[in-house]
Amino acid sequence: MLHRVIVAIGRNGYERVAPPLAEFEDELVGRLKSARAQDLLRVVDPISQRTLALRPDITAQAGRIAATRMAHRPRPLRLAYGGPILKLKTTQLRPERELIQAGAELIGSDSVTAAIEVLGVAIEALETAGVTGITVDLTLPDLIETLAAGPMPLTPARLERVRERLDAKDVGALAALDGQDYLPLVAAAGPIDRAVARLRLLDGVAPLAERLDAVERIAAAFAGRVGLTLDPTERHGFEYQSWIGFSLFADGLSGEIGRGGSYTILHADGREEPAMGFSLYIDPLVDAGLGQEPSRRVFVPAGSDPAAAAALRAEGWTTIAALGESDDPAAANCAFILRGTTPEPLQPSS
Ligand SMILES: N[C@@H](Cc1c[nH]c[nH+]1)C(=O)O
Repeated sequence: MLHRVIVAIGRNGYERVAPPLAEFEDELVGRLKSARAQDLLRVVDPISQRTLALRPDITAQAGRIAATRMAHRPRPLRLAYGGPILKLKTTQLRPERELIQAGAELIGSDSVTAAIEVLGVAIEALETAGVTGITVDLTLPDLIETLAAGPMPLTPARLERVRERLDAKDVGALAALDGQDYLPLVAAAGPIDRAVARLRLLDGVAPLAERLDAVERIAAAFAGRVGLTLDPTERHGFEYQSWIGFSLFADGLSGEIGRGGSYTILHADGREEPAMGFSLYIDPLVDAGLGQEPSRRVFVPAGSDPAAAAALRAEGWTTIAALGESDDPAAANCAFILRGTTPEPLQPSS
């Protein structure tokens, strides 16, 4: 499944990188603007005495590679990745601490066109994996900060409290906090056309109007192919994403199956570089039994011609050789048996 997803991403021109599972902590954190210090699984490396951390996310590692080893490469730079990550805290829906993440990062742009490319690749990779009934929930992760610094002013202390109440979708407390201006943003959340129409009623809020134009372009690119919603204040899980964020869901799969958005990579010389990307969470897809291909396992009885088995492997079969007369094809989970040079279907024993 991971392989299939990575191949689908790669076909869109994303080059695979394979950063290590553990990195020195100082190299793993601080790469992405606005990323908060995370709870990381850490160990002390007995050789260097430096702290190693296990990655909770591969995006920051892709950012490091883009800013160091690939700093000289022309932009846009397209990177793909896949592998395990380790979370310190789990959720009820996903109690496992080790998860498999696969994704893509488009480095050098965070434009609307970049957002459409990245979302398109994510959707295509999910479709290739057999996922149907996909829904994309769009969000505007830095909208509140942007409005608070401009047309809907809030002091830093009040901003903090308004943020908390917005995260809790606590409408009563928001009103009590003098955060009434922000109430329509909460109320607008829902199917994309309706949400945009409601938000358009907030006149004269320039940064909002600009983002709604962008949201409409993104929605138009995927209308009819996936379900689309907008929740302009949703921020859960969007730590470092900037103007746009998205979560991916699908029929029959529990919880979020992917997430992404725009963000900023910090270079060592202080330069900032825009980027856009997504990560898919592979475990729910595997749990749902998606992407299973018809079995091409063939049992090779003792004494068969090794060249016949080799020819089948060259055609994409998996061969399981009997070590002796007593080996059982069913125990080897084979649906076929080699007779002469051809695989013949085995009747499942009833
Ligand atoms: N890595 C992020 C999603 C993302 C990829 N690129 C940008 N954002 C996550 O898993 O939450």
